[in-house]
Amino acid sequence: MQRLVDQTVRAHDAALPDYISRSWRRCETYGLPIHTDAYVDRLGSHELKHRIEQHEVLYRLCRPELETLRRVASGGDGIAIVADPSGLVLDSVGAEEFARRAFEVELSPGWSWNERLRGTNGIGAVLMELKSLVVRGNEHYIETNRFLDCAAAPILTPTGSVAGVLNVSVPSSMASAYALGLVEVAVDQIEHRQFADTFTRHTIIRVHSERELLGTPKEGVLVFDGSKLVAANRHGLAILKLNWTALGQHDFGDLFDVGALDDPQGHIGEALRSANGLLLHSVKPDMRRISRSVPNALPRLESATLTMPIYDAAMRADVERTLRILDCGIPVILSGETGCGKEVLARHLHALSSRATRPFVAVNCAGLPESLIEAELFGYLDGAFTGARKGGSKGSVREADGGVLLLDEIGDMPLSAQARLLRVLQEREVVPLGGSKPVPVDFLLICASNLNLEDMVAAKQFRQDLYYRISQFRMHLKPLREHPDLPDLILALWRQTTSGDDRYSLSPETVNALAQHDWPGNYRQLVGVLRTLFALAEPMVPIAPHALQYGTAGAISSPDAANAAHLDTKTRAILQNALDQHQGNVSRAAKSLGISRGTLYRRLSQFGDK
Ligand SMILES: Nc1ncnc2c1ncn2[C@@H]1O[C@H](COP(=O)(O)OP(=O)(O)OP(=O)(O)O)[C@@H](O)[C@H]1O
Repeated sequence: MQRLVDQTVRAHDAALPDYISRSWRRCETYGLPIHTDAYVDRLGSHELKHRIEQHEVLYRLCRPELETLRRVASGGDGIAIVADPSGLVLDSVGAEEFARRAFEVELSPGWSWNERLRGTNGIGAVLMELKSLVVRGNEHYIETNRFLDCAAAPILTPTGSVAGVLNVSVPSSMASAYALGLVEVAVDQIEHRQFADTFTRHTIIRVHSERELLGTPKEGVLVFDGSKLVAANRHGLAILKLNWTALGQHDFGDLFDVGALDDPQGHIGEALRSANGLLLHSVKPDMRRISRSVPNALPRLESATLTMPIYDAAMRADVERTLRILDCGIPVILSGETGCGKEVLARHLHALSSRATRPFVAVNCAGLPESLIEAELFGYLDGAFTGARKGGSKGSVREADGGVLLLDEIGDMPLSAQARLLRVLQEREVVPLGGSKPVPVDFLLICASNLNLEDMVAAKQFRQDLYYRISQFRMHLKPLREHPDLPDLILALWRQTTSGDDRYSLSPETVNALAQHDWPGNYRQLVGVLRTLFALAEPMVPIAPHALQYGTAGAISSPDAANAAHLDTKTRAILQNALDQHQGNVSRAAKSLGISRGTLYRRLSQFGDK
């Protein structure tokens, strides 16, 4: 066998890429049989599920890309696979006929494609070489795998470790010249999307030497904790001529010429000069603030204040599907009762979309007087109507240009504005009130509604043509009472409320009691109640059901009373009331509430009362 390997390698040597020769030599040392697979066991479904959970982010981020790859890889006759850092296949999608053959060679979830077990193959070789590569038919070490051509690339985390491998396999008779390029583009997308998920509390700077490439997966992404560079994507490092060892080593001031921020045209915050002299375009933080008032300390991103939504697996799959559709430019409509998270989801979709760095503009169509809604949406010229702002207004549609526009409560949009909106969607341009010159616009549209738009169309309260235009894809958000596992969701929301501080906990009885409610105000109401419970919580004392009496009972029965701000006010009123009843005696007030003095002080200072 030894001789056979040597011969085969030698026969190919001239044409063989180095990484294939290296892999064959390694296989030789592993002592793998060349004619047939070594014995490889498949992971049981339970273990596989566990493994997928372990790599949940990778799995989730790869899903949309797998779908796209399946469609494009060799006209659909191929299989796209994602494997974890050990080479275990977590997920695959493929053309049926080919998938059957691929399944026979075990290219499906639960099987490992580690080189030690499978010989030279795309996934295994990527894990050894840590670069994107192609393994063609005969370059596979084991004969049974030689009907495949594989193009694969490593997926790196924002700190440079391997999150997994993306691989496309096609029959080796088919031209696969583009496959590697496609895989690399998909990996760019996946790596780019990781940043939206992971770094909500850091400052992210996005740079590129070409302004047009900002906001695309080709942009350089640099993540700073304070002023320290702590994470990046490969493009970000390449632009600054750094490698992964730079993380944790460099300060913002080492990397950028802070003194050169004031560019003559006044584009402060858009132009950055790297320490190696490159002029870069950048998006996001207010560089003026970094350079002038807080040298070496970067402001936090706005998104730090956003709620990181909590979704179960089924919901996440829906979110991914919706994201794919939206990213293709198709309008999506989010429906669901009040408080079930339509706006939160819209913001999340924006953060995950290819337009994450462009504007997100939300307009509440129910919150505006009918007479103003057109002006608000489509903008107006100076003096367009009495009371118009001097200098005119751009309007929300133009503000959302390049990004995402959310039209909340679209069912409340007056018919005249509906007609105008339809024209904007058809023509992709907007004419401001009082003007005649159309302005081109490009935005992704999300509509949200808790009304039944079909009924409104039937009652002629909503234009049918607009309805068809915006309702090509609908995602329905279930009310909390239909949530399949409310106790789990309550615990997850609790962890979010306490920022994971496990000194504060809900007793199992309290979780049960909360899970019994039907939550007409949905997430908004539940989040509000949890905040109140946290406000009154004692460290190391699990919250008992009787705590639900403190104002939360009212909140539970009345969705209107349940928004967070209202509950904060309510908590404060409870505390104040107790103090008043005990003539300002903190110890007695605390005792009457069943909390310690320290906790009462802490909560009062939280509300700025002490
Ligand atoms: N998936 C989620 N995870 C955690 N919290 C959430 C989630 N969805 C919503 N929330 C909480 O519920 C609140 C209300 O959500 P949101 O404003 O998106 O609801 P909505 O469906 O748009 O309501 P409305 O129809 O009344 O405008 C949010 O501010 C947030 O605190």
